[in-house]
Amino acid sequence: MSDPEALKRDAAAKALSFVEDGMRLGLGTGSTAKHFVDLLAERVAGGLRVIGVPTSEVTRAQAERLNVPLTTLDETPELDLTIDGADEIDPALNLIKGGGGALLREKIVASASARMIVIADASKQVATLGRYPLPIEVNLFGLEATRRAVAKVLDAAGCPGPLNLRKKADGHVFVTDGGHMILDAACERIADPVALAARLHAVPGVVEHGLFIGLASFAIIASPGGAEVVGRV
Ligand SMILES: O=C[C@H](O)[C@H](O)[C@H](O)COP(=O)(O)O
Repeated sequence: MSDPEALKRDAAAKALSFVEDGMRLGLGTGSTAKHFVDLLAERVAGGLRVIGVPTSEVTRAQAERLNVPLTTLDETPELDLTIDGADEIDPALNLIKGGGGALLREKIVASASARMIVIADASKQVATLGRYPLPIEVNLFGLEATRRAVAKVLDAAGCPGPLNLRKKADGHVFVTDGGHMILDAACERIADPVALAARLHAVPGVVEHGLFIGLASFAIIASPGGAEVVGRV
């Protein structure tokens, strides 16, 4: 059995080979992206000049601790490359993201980047998205009305549910960096991610959802045989 952390680090290490001096980077969130920021910091300590926009307060704290220079999308609205993890990756490189609750900032940062590399171990590859619960970020105002509207959209898309308000291990409601809540939708199989993405966006109160359609340029998938590029570099 391979160590999952070693696989994530392999994917992160390969992604580092696509980082060039002077690049403006989007820094992802999660356990795989954390390896990337660790490795990036080593290169920065060795003289690599980059500047990064973190996709969460957790990543910001890590990058600050490791002396990776940071900026914001207000100061630096166009980025060269974002490197981030994913919860699921389908053959078209559509993704489910947001398992760590950072989907809103992750999507804004990825959308501001010329390219996005997804880093993951092979367990994240699926034939069809939906086995991983789809995170849907919602405004606190009108939460129950929004939840019902979202449930109708999911029902029409063939998602059996349940649709759960995300809670932390201590039982308190999970609050995102943006101050919103997350509904996790059990879909099992998302037959048409593009259509579902559009319908979720049309619900007032939905701030963002974890379907990342057409944002990933390519993926680096690590398995015990090594880290391989999937898609066109
Ligand atoms: O909100 C969190 C992010 O979308 C993560 O990138 C995603 O959940 C994957 O995280 P991990 O690398 O820990 O599996």
